[in-house]
Amino acid sequence: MNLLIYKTQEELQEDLVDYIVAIANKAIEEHDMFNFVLTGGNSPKALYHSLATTYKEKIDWTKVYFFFGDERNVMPTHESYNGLMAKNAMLDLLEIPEDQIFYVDTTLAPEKAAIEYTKAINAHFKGSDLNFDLILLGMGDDAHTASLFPGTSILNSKEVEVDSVFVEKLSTYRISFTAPLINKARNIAFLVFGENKANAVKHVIEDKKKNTKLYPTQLIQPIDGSVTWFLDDAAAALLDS
Ligand SMILES: O=C1O[C@H](COP(=O)(O)O)[C@@H](O)[C@H](O)[C@H]1O
Repeated sequence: MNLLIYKTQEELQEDLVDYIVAIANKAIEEHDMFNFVLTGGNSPKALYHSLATTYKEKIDWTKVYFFFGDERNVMPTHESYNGLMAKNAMLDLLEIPEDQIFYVDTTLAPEKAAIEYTKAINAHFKGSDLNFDLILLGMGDDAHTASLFPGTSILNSKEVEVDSVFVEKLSTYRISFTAPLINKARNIAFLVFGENKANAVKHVIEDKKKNTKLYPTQLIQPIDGSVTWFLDDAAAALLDS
């Protein structure tokens, strides 16, 4: 595990963009495409905007395929739809063609949306190993990542797939990569900042005895790939060293 801690969100973001650019270019050099899984929520907005503006020329975007690690069960036009956030912050600015973006179809029932998304991923990787080049993840202050929320049924999944899950505390369904699917990635990067995340960061990174029901992000342990945490000082404040 690589742990990178920055004084400010701006410094964190600059380094994370450089990291993404390096992985993208290596993937394109090695297998002529970059399969990039995006995180949702609020944290990545500025990062996505920066990739699409200041860093626009650093990647051959015609070779990038975009996926979503989780999605909210709202219509694609809803402000909470993770796909819409990424579209507005990055994908439209880069003029990425629709056939390079794998949105979750939330016009379907959540179970069906998850099945169709799994099928779309399998079809994209057909004939090759299902390894995303980079999965970008956030983490909530309750230690959820993607839509792997504390105490939910999806935490027990052993399947390499996308699943739907009812999140009782939000009274809503989510559609999410399972932990086994995330753990197949070549690279995983966590983008986490702000003091409200400090307690979750401490438990996820330092607990010797894991409690994945309470801290689902502890499930993220790549089989073969790398995991890198990009934290700011506030999120890292409770770490021992
Ligand atoms: O609900 C969600 O929250 C997490 C964390 O979001 P953040 O804005 O606090 O970083 C996010 O990773 C996930 O994709 C999203 O659906």
